[in-house]
Amino acid sequence: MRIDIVTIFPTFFDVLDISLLGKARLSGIIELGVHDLRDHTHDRHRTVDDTPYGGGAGMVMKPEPWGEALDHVLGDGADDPVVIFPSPAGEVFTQAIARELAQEQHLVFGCGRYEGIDQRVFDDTAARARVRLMSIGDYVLNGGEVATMAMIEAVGRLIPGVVGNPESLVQESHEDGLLEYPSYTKPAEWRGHAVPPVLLSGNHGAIATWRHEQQLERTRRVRPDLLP
Ligand SMILES: COC(=O)c1ccnc(N)c1
Repeated sequence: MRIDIVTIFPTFFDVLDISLLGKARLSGIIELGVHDLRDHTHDRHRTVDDTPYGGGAGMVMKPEPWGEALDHVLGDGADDPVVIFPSPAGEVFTQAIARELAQEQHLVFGCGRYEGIDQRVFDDTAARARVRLMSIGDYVLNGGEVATMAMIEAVGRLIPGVVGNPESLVQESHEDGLLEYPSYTKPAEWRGHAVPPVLLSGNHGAIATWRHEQQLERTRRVRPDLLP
């Protein structure tokens, strides 16, 4: 998979050189390009924003630099890219969407700042690529970079070969529509807290039953909205 990111803070993504995603890049599973939007400006101040038509507070990101940057990143569009713009006005990003995006050949993330990006950038891009505005939850951030990082991690870890043991991806929160069960490791007793005896029983059927019951109880208590 190829991932491109357009941002005014390219160094924000230096952290993608480490950990699992860093290894995935070294092994060629993931190819990453980070592009500075200001490289697609042509004035002395490298201007990327301006005042909003119709008035109002704040500044809006200008269409020209975005158009040029996305022209560069999308190329001829042969690999059918999906262009994701993180936005509080977007569809809510979920594990199901992460799984969907992990199947794609080419993802492009356009990180907006200020009061957002001129709407014509979305409209112009939608004429030549699949565009999705994506929210990571019902709250506002200062820019799309943090959301992009979260989505890249959620998607990247699902790409075959990125996570060492694919089994570890199966029993996780939201994978089966439920929250994950509580986990324990040694010691069997710690500060007066014992590990649930069933987990020490060696009875795999009873353990599986207990874990599913724990998932249901936790989901009912914390996220009843996830239950059918
Ligand atoms: C500027 O971007 C945001 O504020 C944003 C992006 C994605 N999800 C959100 N909940 C907020």
